[in-house]
Amino acid sequence: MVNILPLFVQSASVKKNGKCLLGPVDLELGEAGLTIILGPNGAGKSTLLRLLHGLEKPSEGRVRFAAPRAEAYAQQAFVFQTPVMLRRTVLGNLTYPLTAHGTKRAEAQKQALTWLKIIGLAGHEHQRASQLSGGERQKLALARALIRAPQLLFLDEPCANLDGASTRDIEGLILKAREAGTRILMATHDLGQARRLATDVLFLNKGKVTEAASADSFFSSPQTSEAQAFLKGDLVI
Ligand SMILES: Nc1ncnc2c1ncn2[C@@H]1O[C@H](COP(=O)(O)OP(=O)(O)OP(=O)(O)O)[C@@H](O)[C@H]1O
Repeated sequence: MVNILPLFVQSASVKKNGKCLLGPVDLELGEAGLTIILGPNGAGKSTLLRLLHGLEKPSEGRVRFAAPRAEAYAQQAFVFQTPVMLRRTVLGNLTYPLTAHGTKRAEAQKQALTWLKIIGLAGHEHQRASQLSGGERQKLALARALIRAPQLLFLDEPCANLDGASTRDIEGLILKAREAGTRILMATHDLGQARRLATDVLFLNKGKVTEAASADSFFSSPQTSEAQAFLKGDLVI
């Protein structure tokens, strides 16, 4: 399997209707770690994740992986704040990414059943995924993203609207994936969660990466007045 990382972002921006939503951004993402993207509402966190995953085209600049495009996108996954369920059973949602990439049905089902146990949904395999609760859907969406062991995983506020127990379960899955070597980029509003999970932080404000630092140095000594205000819970202007 080819390495798709590092990922290089060179002077990339996203513009819509003449308005710059993001950038220009310069970034290099190495092979290991869990980068948390922080910033106030509208700072461009989701736009950055979408740009890196190819859901937005750069208006200027470029996003380049260490592998050809098709290979790079086959080795990554994205989990949205509101999980998108396929109109299938719970089991069908989990087997789909495997069978779509050539895994035999019996093997796909075996792996899917293992994941259902991990996420506490054993026994729900024949239920429609649309009937699951919000927390159960999010766990299923994360398992569906992880089942092919992606090299790179994007998470856009995966615990928004979830209770403490579901958040803890999701964080557990994220940490396991990180330990297994998946490179993770995650946007969150939850500072406690950021402190629990991050190896490093990107702080965005008004579409710009204002700080990029290790988690320790970001949380102990943020360099910009905007990041200092954000961490204190003050309004960032
Ligand atoms: N399709 C679009 N067309 C025009 N403007 C957009 C579009 N999508 C996002 N925006 C704008 O781009 C800016 C960045 O949005 P984005 O969703 O990336 O921010 P965010 O940091 O993820 O915000 P939040 O914390 O509220 O989720 C915002 O001002 C938003 O209104």
